[in-house]
Amino acid sequence: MSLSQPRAAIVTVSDRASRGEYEDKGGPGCEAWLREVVSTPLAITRHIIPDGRDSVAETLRVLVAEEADLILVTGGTGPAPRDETPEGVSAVIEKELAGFGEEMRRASLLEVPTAILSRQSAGIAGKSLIITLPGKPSAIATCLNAVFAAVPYCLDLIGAAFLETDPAKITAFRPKAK
Ligand SMILES: Nc1ncnc2c1ncn2[C@@H]1O[C@H](COP(=O)(O)OP(=O)(O)OP(=O)(O)O)[C@@H](O)[C@H]1O
Ligand SMILES: Nc1nc2c(c(=O)[nH]1)N[C@H]1C(S)=C(S)[C@@H](COP(=O)(O)O)O[C@H]1N2
Repeated sequence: MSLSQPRAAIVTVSDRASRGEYEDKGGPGCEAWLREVVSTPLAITRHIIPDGRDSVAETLRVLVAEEADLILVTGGTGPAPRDETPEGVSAVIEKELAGFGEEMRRASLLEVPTAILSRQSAGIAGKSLIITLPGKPSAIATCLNAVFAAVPYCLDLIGAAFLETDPAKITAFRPKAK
């Protein structure tokens, strides 16, 4: 377990938000969600980058080298030509955690049939857990609510920071007491 302050990085992947053509609502949405649910003091950095495999992979490599414990990536998970977030993530992770994507899509399909179009997933790179989310700001809470109970224990298992959550929002599940 890392003893330094837990660190999260939020990466918005959007051609238009990165060019300033619209205000990024996904990054602030992720940050607000984490601040509401995670009770351990968390240092959070935010990044806005254009779509593309290389853009995503290069950003993630830097964040993983800096040992960000949790990396949330929003946008670019769909089927359109510029949607290459999963390809960028695949270039960086050592292990995929496919259950994250399955559960986030299951929860999202209760809201919109087009949730099936998202290739969101999660994976491990070094001591970082990377979770990808759709770009629609409204999808963030749906997806994080669906999977976050397993995130603190996943961070324990990879030697990242110890995180606690506000049980009024989400109860972190740890099968073994630490
Ligand atoms: N970071 C964001 N902030 C605000 N709204 C967003 C964001 N990302 C996506 N959206 C909204 O959700 C819609 C669908 O997202 P999607 O990721 O498919 O966008 P896109 O058409 O690929 O464009 P771009 O990559 O330029 O954001 C967008 O058209 C926009 O209205
Ligand atoms: N919860 C939720 N999931 C969702 C959506 C949504 O509006 N809400 N939009 C879907 C759509 S329309 C697309 S194309 C995919 C991929 O979005 P992205 O390319 O912005 O990542 O996410 C899907 N998942």
